[in-house]
Amino acid sequence: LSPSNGTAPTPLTNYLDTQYYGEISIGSPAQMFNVVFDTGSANLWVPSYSCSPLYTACFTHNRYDGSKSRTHIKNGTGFSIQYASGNVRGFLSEDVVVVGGIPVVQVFAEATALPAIPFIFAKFDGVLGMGYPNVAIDGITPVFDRIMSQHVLKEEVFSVYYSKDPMHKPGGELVMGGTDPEYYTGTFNYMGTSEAGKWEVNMKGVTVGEEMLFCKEGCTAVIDTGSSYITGPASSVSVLMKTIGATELAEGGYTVNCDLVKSLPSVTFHLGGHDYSLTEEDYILWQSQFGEDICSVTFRGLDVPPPTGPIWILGANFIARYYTEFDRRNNRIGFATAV
Ligand SMILES: CCc1nc(N)nc(N)c1-c1ccc2c(c1)N(CCCOC)[C@H](c1ccccc1)CC2
Repeated sequence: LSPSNGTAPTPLTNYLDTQYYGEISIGSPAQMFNVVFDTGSANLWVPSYSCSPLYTACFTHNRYDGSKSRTHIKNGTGFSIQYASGNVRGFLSEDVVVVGGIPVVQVFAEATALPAIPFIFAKFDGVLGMGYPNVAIDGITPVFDRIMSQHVLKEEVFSVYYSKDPMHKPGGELVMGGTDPEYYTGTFNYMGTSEAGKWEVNMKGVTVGEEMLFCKEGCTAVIDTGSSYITGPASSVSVLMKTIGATELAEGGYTVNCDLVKSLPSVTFHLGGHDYSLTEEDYILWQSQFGEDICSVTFRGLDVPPPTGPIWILGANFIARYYTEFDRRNNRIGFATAV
Protein backbone atom coordinates (compact mmCIF):
# COMPACT_ATOMS: atom_id res chain seq x y z
CA LEU A 1 0.00 0.00 0.00
CA SER A 2 1.62 3.28 -1.03
CA PRO A 3 1.76 4.89 2.46
CA SER A 4 1.43 8.45 1.15
CA ASN A 5 -2.09 8.43 -0.25
CA GLY A 6 -4.09 5.40 0.96
CA THR A 7 -4.57 3.98 -2.53
CA ALA A 8 -3.64 0.50 -3.73
CA PRO A 9 -2.98 0.07 -7.48
CA THR A 10 -3.02 -3.28 -9.32
CA PRO A 11 -1.69 -3.31 -12.92
CA LEU A 12 -3.89 -5.22 -15.38
CA THR A 13 -3.00 -7.23 -18.49
CA ASN A 14 -4.97 -6.53 -21.69
CA TYR A 15 -5.58 -9.58 -23.87
CA LEU A 16 -6.84 -8.53 -27.32
CA ASP A 17 -8.95 -5.71 -25.81
CA THR A 18 -11.42 -8.41 -24.71
CA GLN A 19 -9.98 -9.74 -21.45
CA TYR A 20 -8.44 -7.64 -18.65
CA TYR A 21 -7.01 -9.26 -15.52
CA GLY A 22 -4.57 -8.67 -12.67
CA GLU A 23 -2.59 -10.74 -10.16
CA ILE A 24 -3.62 -11.62 -6.58
CA SER A 25 -2.22 -14.18 -4.17
CA ILE A 26 -4.03 -16.70 -1.97
CA GLY A 27 -2.44 -18.68 0.88
CA SER A 28 0.85 -18.85 2.79
CA PRO A 29 3.21 -19.23 1.09
CA ALA A 30 1.54 -17.17 -1.67
CA GLN A 31 -0.11 -19.01 -4.55
CA MET A 32 -0.49 -16.53 -7.48
CA PHE A 33 -3.63 -16.18 -9.62
CA ASN A 34 -4.75 -13.96 -12.48
CA VAL A 35 -8.30 -12.72 -11.91
CA VAL A 36 -10.79 -10.43 -13.63
CA PHE A 37 -11.92 -7.67 -11.22
CA ASP A 38 -15.60 -8.00 -12.04
CA THR A 39 -18.25 -5.39 -11.09
CA GLY A 40 -20.93 -7.74 -12.48
CA SER A 41 -20.46 -10.27 -9.67
CA ALA A 42 -19.41 -10.28 -6.00
CA ASN A 43 -17.62 -13.57 -5.31
CA LEU A 44 -14.00 -14.66 -5.54
CA TRP A 45 -13.24 -18.06 -7.09
CA VAL A 46 -10.14 -19.73 -8.51
CA PRO A 47 -9.67 -23.24 -9.98
CA SER A 48 -9.20 -25.95 -7.35
CA TYR A 49 -6.39 -28.46 -7.03
CA SER A 50 -9.17 -31.03 -6.56
CA CYS A 51 -10.80 -30.14 -9.90
CA SER A 52 -11.69 -33.36 -11.75
CA PRO A 53 -9.41 -34.20 -14.73
CA LEU A 54 -12.63 -34.22 -16.78
CA TYR A 55 -12.38 -30.40 -16.80
CA THR A 56 -9.53 -29.48 -19.16
CA ALA A 57 -10.02 -25.79 -18.35
CA CYS A 58 -8.81 -26.47 -14.78
CA PHE A 59 -5.53 -27.85 -16.04
CA THR A 60 -4.72 -24.97 -18.34
CA HIS A 61 -4.95 -22.56 -15.37
CA ASN A 62 -3.34 -22.09 -11.96
CA ARG A 63 -5.08 -24.13 -9.23
CA TYR A 64 -5.30 -23.46 -5.48
CA ASP A 65 -3.98 -26.21 -3.21
CA GLY A 66 -5.25 -25.74 0.37
CA SER A 67 -2.98 -28.49 1.69
CA LYS A 68 0.04 -26.36 0.72
CA SER A 69 -1.14 -23.30 2.67
CA ARG A 70 -0.55 -22.99 6.41
CA THR A 71 -3.30 -20.34 6.67
CA HIS A 72 -5.93 -22.47 4.85
CA ILE A 73 -9.23 -22.90 6.76
CA LYS A 74 -11.53 -25.71 5.54
CA ASN A 75 -15.20 -24.88 4.84
CA GLY A 76 -16.64 -27.25 2.19
CA THR A 77 -20.03 -25.54 1.59
CA GLY A 78 -21.25 -25.98 -2.02
CA PHE A 79 -20.95 -23.06 -4.44
CA SER A 80 -22.29 -22.28 -7.91
CA ILE A 81 -22.30 -19.02 -9.90
CA GLN A 82 -23.71 -18.08 -13.33
CA TYR A 83 -22.31 -15.54 -15.78
CA ALA A 84 -23.73 -14.53 -19.13
CA SER A 85 -20.95 -16.57 -20.76
CA GLY A 86 -20.82 -19.62 -18.47
CA ASN A 87 -21.30 -21.21 -15.05
CA VAL A 88 -18.87 -22.37 -12.35
CA ARG A 89 -19.38 -24.89 -9.51
CA GLY A 90 -17.19 -25.79 -6.53
CA PHE A 91 -16.89 -25.51 -2.75
CA LEU A 92 -15.92 -22.81 -0.23
CA SER A 93 -12.56 -22.40 1.51
CA GLU A 94 -11.00 -19.61 3.56
CA ASP A 95 -7.46 -18.23 3.39
CA VAL A 96 -5.39 -15.05 3.29
CA VAL A 97 -5.95 -13.19 -0.01
CA VAL A 98 -3.63 -10.29 -0.97
CA VAL A 99 -4.99 -7.69 -3.44
CA GLY A 100 -2.93 -4.60 -4.31
CA GLY A 101 -0.66 -5.38 -1.35
CA ILE A 102 -3.57 -5.47 1.12
CA PRO A 103 -4.13 -8.83 2.94
CA VAL A 104 -7.62 -9.99 3.94
CA VAL A 105 -8.85 -13.29 5.43
CA GLN A 106 -11.40 -14.22 2.74
CA VAL A 107 -14.03 -16.90 2.12
CA PHE A 108 -13.74 -17.82 -1.56
CA ALA A 109 -14.71 -20.72 -3.83
CA GLU A 110 -12.45 -23.43 -5.20
CA ALA A 111 -13.86 -24.28 -8.65
CA THR A 112 -14.09 -28.03 -9.31
CA ALA A 113 -16.34 -27.82 -12.39
CA LEU A 114 -15.10 -25.35 -14.99
CA PRO A 115 -16.79 -25.93 -18.39
CA ALA A 116 -14.37 -25.84 -21.33
CA ILE A 117 -16.79 -23.53 -23.12
CA PRO A 118 -16.00 -20.73 -22.39
CA PHE A 119 -13.23 -21.14 -19.79
CA ILE A 120 -10.79 -22.77 -22.20
CA PHE A 121 -10.70 -19.28 -23.79
CA ALA A 122 -10.06 -17.53 -20.48
CA LYS A 123 -6.58 -16.05 -20.14
CA PHE A 124 -7.34 -15.53 -16.46
CA ASP A 125 -7.55 -18.20 -13.76
CA GLY A 126 -10.49 -16.88 -11.75
CA VAL A 127 -12.81 -14.00 -10.94
CA LEU A 128 -12.72 -11.45 -8.11
CA GLY A 129 -16.19 -9.97 -7.83
CA MET A 130 -16.23 -6.23 -7.08
CA GLY A 131 -20.02 -6.08 -6.77
CA TYR A 132 -22.09 -5.20 -3.71
CA PRO A 133 -22.54 -7.75 -0.86
CA ASN A 134 -26.22 -8.31 -1.67
CA VAL A 135 -25.34 -9.95 -5.02
CA ALA A 136 -22.79 -12.26 -3.37
CA ILE A 137 -23.63 -16.00 -3.53
CA ASP A 138 -23.92 -17.75 -0.12
CA GLY A 139 -23.99 -14.31 1.60
CA ILE A 140 -20.18 -14.18 1.58
CA THR A 141 -18.66 -10.77 2.44
CA PRO A 142 -16.87 -9.62 -0.75
CA VAL A 143 -13.13 -8.84 -0.85
CA PHE A 144 -13.57 -5.06 -1.26
CA ASP A 145 -15.91 -4.92 1.76
CA ARG A 146 -13.28 -6.67 3.87
CA ILE A 147 -10.69 -4.17 2.66
CA MET A 148 -12.98 -1.19 3.41
CA SER A 149 -13.52 -2.43 6.97
CA GLN A 150 -9.74 -2.25 7.55
CA HIS A 151 -9.94 1.57 7.07
CA VAL A 152 -6.69 1.62 5.11
CA LEU A 153 -8.15 3.24 1.99
CA LYS A 154 -8.28 7.04 1.60
CA GLU A 155 -11.72 6.79 -0.04
CA GLU A 156 -14.26 3.95 -0.21
CA VAL A 157 -14.03 3.84 -4.00
CA PHE A 158 -12.21 1.86 -6.69
CA SER A 159 -11.42 2.90 -10.26
CA VAL A 160 -10.82 0.94 -13.45
CA TYR A 161 -8.68 1.81 -16.47
CA TYR A 162 -8.76 -0.56 -19.49
CA SER A 163 -6.22 0.31 -22.19
CA LYS A 164 -7.19 0.14 -25.87
CA ASP A 165 -3.71 -0.38 -27.16
CA PRO A 166 -2.30 -3.91 -26.78
CA MET A 167 1.22 -2.45 -26.77
CA HIS A 168 0.33 -0.06 -23.92
CA LYS A 169 1.97 -0.97 -20.64
CA PRO A 170 0.21 -1.72 -18.36
CA GLY A 171 -2.86 -3.01 -20.19
CA GLY A 172 -4.99 -1.42 -17.50
CA GLU A 173 -5.11 -0.58 -13.81
CA LEU A 174 -7.40 -1.13 -10.84
CA VAL A 175 -6.97 1.49 -8.11
CA MET A 176 -8.58 0.77 -4.73
CA GLY A 177 -9.06 3.92 -2.63
CA GLY A 178 -9.05 6.52 -5.40
CA THR A 179 -8.41 7.30 -9.07
CA ASP A 180 -5.23 7.56 -11.17
CA PRO A 181 -4.90 10.95 -12.95
CA GLU A 182 -2.39 9.32 -15.31
CA TYR A 183 -5.25 7.59 -17.11
CA TYR A 184 -7.99 10.21 -17.54
CA THR A 185 -8.45 13.82 -18.63
CA GLY A 186 -11.05 16.39 -17.64
CA THR A 187 -13.46 15.95 -14.75
CA PHE A 188 -15.70 13.12 -13.60
CA ASN A 189 -19.44 13.15 -14.24
CA TYR A 190 -21.28 11.19 -11.57
CA MET A 191 -24.63 9.43 -11.48
CA GLY A 192 -26.36 7.51 -8.66
CA THR A 193 -26.64 3.73 -8.91
CA SER A 194 -30.23 2.85 -9.76
CA GLU A 195 -30.81 0.55 -6.78
CA ALA A 196 -28.31 0.65 -3.92
CA GLY A 197 -26.60 -2.68 -4.22
CA LYS A 198 -25.80 -2.99 -7.93
CA TRP A 199 -23.34 -1.25 -10.22
CA GLU A 200 -26.10 -0.13 -12.56
CA VAL A 201 -27.57 3.26 -13.56
CA ASN A 202 -30.70 4.56 -15.26
CA MET A 203 -30.08 5.14 -18.95
CA LYS A 204 -32.21 7.72 -20.76
CA GLY A 205 -31.72 6.44 -24.30
CA VAL A 206 -29.36 5.08 -26.96
CA THR A 207 -28.73 7.22 -30.04
CA VAL A 208 -27.24 5.94 -33.33
CA GLY A 209 -25.79 8.80 -35.35
CA GLU A 210 -28.27 11.60 -34.62
CA GLU A 211 -31.38 9.47 -34.00
CA MET A 212 -32.44 8.04 -30.63
CA LEU A 213 -33.47 4.49 -31.54
CA PHE A 214 -33.52 2.53 -28.28
CA CYS A 215 -34.37 2.78 -24.58
CA LYS A 216 -36.51 5.87 -25.35
CA GLU A 217 -38.63 5.48 -22.19
CA GLY A 218 -35.48 4.86 -20.14
CA CYS A 219 -33.91 1.55 -19.16
CA THR A 220 -31.19 0.08 -16.95
CA ALA A 221 -27.48 0.00 -17.84
CA VAL A 222 -25.08 -2.27 -15.90
CA ILE A 223 -21.47 -1.02 -15.83
CA ASP A 224 -19.74 -4.40 -16.00
CA THR A 225 -15.94 -4.71 -15.94
CA GLY A 226 -16.36 -8.49 -16.36
CA SER A 227 -17.98 -8.30 -19.80
CA SER A 228 -15.90 -7.87 -22.95
CA TYR A 229 -18.60 -6.21 -24.98
CA ILE A 230 -21.70 -4.08 -24.86
CA THR A 231 -24.89 -6.12 -24.77
CA GLY A 232 -28.44 -4.94 -25.25
CA PRO A 233 -31.83 -6.59 -25.75
CA ALA A 234 -31.51 -8.91 -28.78
CA SER A 235 -34.26 -7.10 -30.72
CA SER A 236 -32.60 -3.68 -30.23
CA VAL A 237 -29.12 -4.96 -31.09
CA SER A 238 -30.35 -6.63 -34.27
CA VAL A 239 -31.95 -3.33 -35.38
CA LEU A 240 -28.68 -1.55 -34.48
CA MET A 241 -26.70 -4.05 -36.55
CA LYS A 242 -29.00 -3.63 -39.55
CA THR A 243 -28.64 0.17 -39.22
CA ILE A 244 -24.85 -0.06 -39.44
CA GLY A 245 -24.94 -2.75 -42.14
CA ALA A 246 -23.44 -5.53 -40.01
CA THR A 247 -24.04 -9.21 -40.77
CA GLU A 248 -24.65 -11.81 -38.06
CA LEU A 249 -22.24 -14.74 -37.63
CA ALA A 250 -23.26 -18.21 -36.45
CA GLU A 251 -22.31 -17.80 -32.77
CA GLY A 252 -24.14 -14.50 -32.35
CA GLY A 253 -21.28 -12.18 -33.30
CA TYR A 254 -21.49 -9.49 -36.00
CA THR A 255 -19.02 -8.31 -38.60
CA VAL A 256 -18.91 -5.35 -40.98
CA ASN A 257 -17.02 -4.81 -44.23
CA CYS A 258 -13.72 -3.26 -43.13
CA ASP A 259 -13.89 -0.79 -46.04
CA LEU A 260 -17.07 0.71 -44.55
CA VAL A 261 -15.76 1.09 -40.99
CA LYS A 262 -14.72 4.75 -41.31
CA SER A 263 -18.26 5.75 -42.32
CA LEU A 264 -20.00 4.03 -39.38
CA PRO A 265 -22.13 6.22 -37.08
CA SER A 266 -21.28 6.87 -33.42
CA VAL A 267 -23.44 5.14 -30.79
CA THR A 268 -24.29 7.39 -27.84
CA PHE A 269 -25.47 6.31 -24.37
CA HIS A 270 -27.37 8.95 -22.42
CA LEU A 271 -26.41 8.45 -18.77
CA GLY A 272 -26.88 10.80 -15.82
CA GLY A 273 -27.47 13.93 -17.91
CA HIS A 274 -24.39 13.40 -20.09
CA ASP A 275 -23.79 11.76 -23.45
CA TYR A 276 -21.21 9.00 -23.77
CA SER A 277 -20.42 8.34 -27.42
CA LEU A 278 -18.53 5.43 -28.89
CA THR A 279 -17.08 5.90 -32.39
CA GLU A 280 -16.34 3.06 -34.77
CA GLU A 281 -12.83 2.96 -33.32
CA ASP A 282 -14.37 2.12 -29.95
CA TYR A 283 -16.80 -0.56 -31.10
CA ILE A 284 -15.05 -2.23 -34.02
CA LEU A 285 -12.43 -4.93 -33.25
CA TRP A 286 -10.12 -4.97 -36.29
CA GLN A 287 -8.37 -8.37 -36.50
CA SER A 288 -6.29 -9.97 -39.24
CA GLN A 289 -6.97 -13.67 -39.58
CA PHE A 290 -5.16 -15.80 -42.17
CA GLY A 291 -4.01 -12.63 -43.92
CA GLU A 292 -7.47 -11.11 -44.30
CA ASP A 293 -8.99 -8.35 -42.17
CA ILE A 294 -12.04 -9.18 -40.05
CA CYS A 295 -13.93 -6.24 -38.56
CA SER A 296 -16.13 -7.55 -35.75
CA VAL A 297 -18.63 -5.37 -33.93
CA THR A 298 -18.26 -5.45 -30.12
CA PHE A 299 -22.02 -5.42 -29.46
CA ARG A 300 -23.97 -8.54 -28.62
CA GLY A 301 -27.67 -9.24 -28.26
CA LEU A 302 -28.51 -10.64 -24.82
CA ASP A 303 -31.98 -10.96 -23.33
CA VAL A 304 -31.77 -10.89 -19.53
CA PRO A 305 -35.14 -12.09 -18.17
CA PRO A 306 -37.21 -9.80 -15.89
CA PRO A 307 -37.06 -8.62 -13.12
CA THR A 308 -33.33 -8.01 -13.71
CA GLY A 309 -33.80 -7.42 -17.43
CA PRO A 310 -34.31 -6.00 -19.95
CA ILE A 311 -30.91 -4.33 -19.52
CA TRP A 312 -27.96 -2.98 -21.44
CA ILE A 313 -24.54 -4.15 -20.21
CA LEU A 314 -21.70 -1.67 -20.82
CA GLY A 315 -18.49 -3.74 -20.75
CA ALA A 316 -14.78 -3.43 -21.47
CA ASN A 317 -15.11 -1.57 -24.77
CA PHE A 318 -17.13 1.16 -23.01
CA ILE A 319 -14.79 1.33 -19.99
CA ALA A 320 -11.75 1.54 -22.30
CA ARG A 321 -13.17 4.84 -23.58
CA TYR A 322 -14.56 6.13 -20.26
CA TYR A 323 -12.36 5.74 -17.15
CA THR A 324 -14.76 4.60 -14.43
CA GLU A 325 -14.87 5.31 -10.69
CA PHE A 326 -17.08 3.02 -8.58
CA ASP A 327 -18.01 4.88 -5.39
CA ARG A 328 -19.29 2.69 -2.53
CA ARG A 329 -19.37 5.61 -0.06
CA ASN A 330 -21.89 7.58 -2.12
CA ASN A 331 -23.43 4.72 -4.17
CA ARG A 332 -22.55 6.42 -7.45
CA ILE A 333 -20.52 5.83 -10.60
CA GLY A 334 -18.28 8.46 -12.21
CA PHE A 335 -16.99 8.63 -15.80
CA ALA A 336 -14.09 10.65 -17.17
CA THR A 337 -12.51 10.52 -20.63
CA ALA A 338 -9.81 7.83 -20.61
CA VAL A 339 -6.44 8.72 -22.13
C1 LIG B 1 -15.17 -12.36 -15.59
C2 LIG B 1 -16.41 -13.17 -15.27
C3 LIG B 1 -17.58 -12.59 -15.95
N1 LIG B 1 -18.27 -11.59 -15.32
C4 LIG B 1 -19.34 -11.03 -15.89
N2 LIG B 1 -20.00 -10.06 -15.21
N3 LIG B 1 -19.79 -11.40 -17.11
C5 LIG B 1 -19.12 -12.36 -17.79
N4 LIG B 1 -19.57 -12.70 -19.02
C6 LIG B 1 -17.97 -13.00 -17.23
C7 LIG B 1 -17.20 -14.00 -17.98
C8 LIG B 1 -17.29 -15.38 -17.75
C9 LIG B 1 -16.52 -16.26 -18.49
C10 LIG B 1 -15.63 -15.78 -19.48
C11 LIG B 1 -15.52 -14.39 -19.69
C12 LIG B 1 -16.32 -13.50 -18.93
N5 LIG B 1 -14.66 -13.87 -20.64
C13 LIG B 1 -14.54 -12.42 -20.91
C14 LIG B 1 -13.56 -11.79 -19.91
C15 LIG B 1 -13.82 -10.26 -19.86
O1 LIG B 1 -12.75 -9.59 -19.20
C16 LIG B 1 -12.99 -8.21 -18.99
C17 LIG B 1 -13.89 -14.75 -21.53
C18 LIG B 1 -14.63 -15.05 -22.83
C19 LIG B 1 -13.89 -15.45 -23.91
C20 LIG B 1 -14.55 -15.76 -25.12
C21 LIG B 1 -15.94 -15.62 -25.21
C22 LIG B 1 -16.68 -15.19 -24.09
C23 LIG B 1 -16.02 -14.90 -22.90
C24 LIG B 1 -13.55 -16.07 -20.83
C25 LIG B 1 -14.80 -16.76 -20.30
